[in-house]
Amino acid sequence: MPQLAFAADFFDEYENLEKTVKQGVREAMAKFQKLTAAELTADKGLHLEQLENARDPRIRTIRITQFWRGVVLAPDDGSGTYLLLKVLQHDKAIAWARKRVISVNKATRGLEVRNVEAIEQLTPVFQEAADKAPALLFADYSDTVLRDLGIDDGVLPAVRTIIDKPQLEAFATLFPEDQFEVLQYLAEGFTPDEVWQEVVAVRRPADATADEVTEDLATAIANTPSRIALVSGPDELQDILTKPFDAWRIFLHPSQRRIAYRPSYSGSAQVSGGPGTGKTVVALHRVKHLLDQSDDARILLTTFTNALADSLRDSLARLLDDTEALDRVEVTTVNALARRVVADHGPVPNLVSENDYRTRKRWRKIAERLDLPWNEHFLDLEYRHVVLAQGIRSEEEYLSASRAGRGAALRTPQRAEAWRAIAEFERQLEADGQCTHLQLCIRAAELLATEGPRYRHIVVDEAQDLHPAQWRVLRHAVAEQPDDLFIAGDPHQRIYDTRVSLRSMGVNVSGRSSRLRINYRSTQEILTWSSAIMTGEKIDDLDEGSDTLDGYRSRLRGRYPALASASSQAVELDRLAEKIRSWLDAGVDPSDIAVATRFHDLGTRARQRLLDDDIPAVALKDGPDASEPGVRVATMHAMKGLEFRCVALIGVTERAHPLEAAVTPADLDRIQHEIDMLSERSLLFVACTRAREDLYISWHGAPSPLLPL
Ligand SMILES: Nc1ncnc2c1ncn2[C@@H]1O[C@H](COP(=O)(O)OP(=O)(O)OP(=O)(O)O)[C@@H](O)[C@H]1O
Repeated sequence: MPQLAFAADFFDEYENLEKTVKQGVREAMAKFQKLTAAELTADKGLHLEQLENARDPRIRTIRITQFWRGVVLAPDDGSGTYLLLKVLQHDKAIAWARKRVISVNKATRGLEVRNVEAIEQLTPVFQEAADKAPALLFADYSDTVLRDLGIDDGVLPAVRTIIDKPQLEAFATLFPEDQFEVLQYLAEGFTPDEVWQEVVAVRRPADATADEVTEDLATAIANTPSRIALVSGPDELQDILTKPFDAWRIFLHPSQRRIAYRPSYSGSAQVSGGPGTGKTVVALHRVKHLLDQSDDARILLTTFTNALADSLRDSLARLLDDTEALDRVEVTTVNALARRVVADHGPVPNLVSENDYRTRKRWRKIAERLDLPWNEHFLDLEYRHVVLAQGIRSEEEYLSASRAGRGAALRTPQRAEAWRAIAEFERQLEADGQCTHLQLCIRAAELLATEGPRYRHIVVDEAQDLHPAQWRVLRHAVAEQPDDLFIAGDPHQRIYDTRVSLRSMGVNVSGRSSRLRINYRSTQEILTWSSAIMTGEKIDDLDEGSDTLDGYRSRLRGRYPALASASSQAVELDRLAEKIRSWLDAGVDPSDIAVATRFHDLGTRARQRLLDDDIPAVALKDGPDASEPGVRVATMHAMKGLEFRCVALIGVTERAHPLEAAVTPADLDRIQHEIDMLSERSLLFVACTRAREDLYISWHGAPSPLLPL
């Protein structure tokens, strides 16, 4: 019986097909599972036919409905695997199929699709320009080097005409996939050795020899799990075609798969990467892998906010079919875990937030009453970044503590004064039956240190903003051993002012850190524009080095972000309503649109403005579930970790970004000033990179100087 496989490209479009076409696909695919090769060819309804003038003789079309056709690669080598490449309207399907050639990459041994006709047409045109160009993009690499990396003779002449990166981009959908990725890495300045590691080594089967390619179609398909899914039985077919399809469940990029499914790490491991590179996806697959390794290991999957924890829980349930395994995973925030640990030992005080206005007021009053030379901002930072970060409990400890990272030096008498404020702050909270989240974390870490670990593995997402007190909870919740902590985070998205060295928390990831570079979420246009917000900034990683966005890119193409300046806030909100209306008219679901603001009150006004126009809108902080209709309105901080097809950022003014109240004055503490300014940039960067297809940014008055205008 023939085998059936689907190309990832097919799934991109499948979700948007009409019901009848989907039904047609299901029926046609079922035949591939029931009939023999001879019966398939003879089947009248399927119409499996060879195309005239097709560049690849193995390409066939099949009838899906009267107007829709599937494009299938039929095996000609006896390997028996049919590959469904596309489903398109009749004429488009024929045109698409005629131009394509499918081949096996010599280096990666994966199956690749190229638009051979377009490559042949473009090459002579580009050649003319190349003859006059002062330099060519790949001139430094010999044919031998390129061939070793899998560039074949059908692609090489075109490669030799490429002058610059935009011209390379013109070949994005035409070149075979692995070869294009090799060229992108080279264009980014990676050495051939590095490209081999990043692109070839992660795909090439371990037993591939240096000999010529001899793979049959079925083997090449099996070598390409990042782009092709093999379907083993009718249940799997039914599952794939009837459930809402999540490509991330099936098609991992080789670099994602290598990290998530590494059999074991000898200690803690870390994955970093820019927004949308699939860190959360990798974390989820790692949980799946760890569950598969044992029948009883308990796992904690943790992230920053309750909303993100809810979404992780949903995604994990979609990834795992096995509810028993799911029961072994606890998905929660670190603060919620700390609360539970403390609650297991007695009553939990009322929790107050560190950056709450009431907490700031408390600090201000203490500073006034003790007649201290510092404001509430300074005291709050001293408390969080020195006292809580190091778990300091006494004046003696504080007087001798390191204040590295704090800009203004304090002599001993000043420290004694600061301690008076800190002791008073803690005394008042206790008297009021209150405690801050971080204080609770310190208490929980102490309890865990005595009672012992609760989990076999911990997987952490959005790790970049965790405070040392939260890291201590995690460190004590799992014993130090192989595969103890798996950490996903992006230092470019640090939007709170915490800095941490994992090593100093007893978490050592050296030699076990990996980076993801391909963005699966946003278009290249959105990425290029958003990344410019961070250009030139030095970003500390989660340990003691620095982090870069080198090689960070997307495969998706689309529109550049739209920027709009308004004469007043009322006009800005009118324009917002028009913009949202245009997205809705284009068929975007309201819940796939987000409006983000720096402040709650502008968000409230924006929501009201939309409601006035009969546009459904809900505040994200009210926790709407996924099925609740309405445009999501949120603060930029609350956008962390989320994504939407269309995102509007409004009120991006000089006064809101950077926000004076959020930035320590440089003369008070220069280091903290720079950290705060960077957090302000990161906040905009995070908000912009939530957009998948369309990003709209507006302001009235002067725009934010952080915008790359
Ligand atoms: N291999 C994949 N195939 C298809 N889609 C993917 C793949 N990996 C990630 N995605 C999709 O890309 C988007 C971003 O993934 P994810 O949220 O895991 O990225 P992230 O690195 O955690 O992002 P951020 O740091 O911005 O929160 C999601 O829609 C996810 O489903």
